[in-house]
Amino acid sequence: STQDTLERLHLQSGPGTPWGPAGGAVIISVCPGCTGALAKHFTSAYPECNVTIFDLPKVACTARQHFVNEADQRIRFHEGDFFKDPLPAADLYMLARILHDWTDERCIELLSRIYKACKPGGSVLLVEALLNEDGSGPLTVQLYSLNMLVQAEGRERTAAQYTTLLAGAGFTNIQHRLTGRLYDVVLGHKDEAK
Ligand SMILES: C[S@@+](CC[C@H](N)C(=O)[O-])C[C@H]1O[C@@H](n2cnc3c(N)ncnc32)[C@H](O)[C@@H]1O
Repeated sequence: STQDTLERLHLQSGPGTPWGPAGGAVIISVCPGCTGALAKHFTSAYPECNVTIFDLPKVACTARQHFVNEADQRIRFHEGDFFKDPLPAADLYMLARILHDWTDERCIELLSRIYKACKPGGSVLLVEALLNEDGSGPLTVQLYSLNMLVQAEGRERTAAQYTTLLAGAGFTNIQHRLTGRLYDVVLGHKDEAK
């Protein structure tokens, strides 16, 4: 699961590594957040973080009612369409299983909007199932890709393909990490000066 992936990253991250928030008042925008499970994980793993869940109004409303405890003051909701509405400013944007729904053109459009909203020195973290560079597997990811083709307009991609999308939106210093689980991660940075 995505949570599983994040737990592994958390264990592997430490001071000076780019995989977890470094400290201070970090605002993470989980974009979109669906049930809010990811947001809950982040607020418990990183006590210094505030998390904004961005999703379509209907989804955000359901998550607010059923999945996120109102008492958690560090989780906020922001309703909107990520292709049309203003995105909240944040230090880190987490897109878990989002880009695989969309074509390359739509991905660059969304990532460019995130790049614009991202604070200088901030990052975007993609959580996706990565294909081998030669497309030869893993079999599960190939089957997911077929599913994306049938159900949405996207596909699963290789780390190099995600790197191209992130670079096309302006992100630099792009790194990926295989977690050994189903979901892997790709991280892109926005320069301090921009
Ligand atoms: C595959 S789910 C992933 C959700 C979550 N990140 C996860 O890993 O469980 C895709 C999410 O994208 C949201 N979504 C789709 N189109 C959107 C749009 N135009 N603006 C905002 N959210 C959108 C859906 O409501 C849904 O929550």
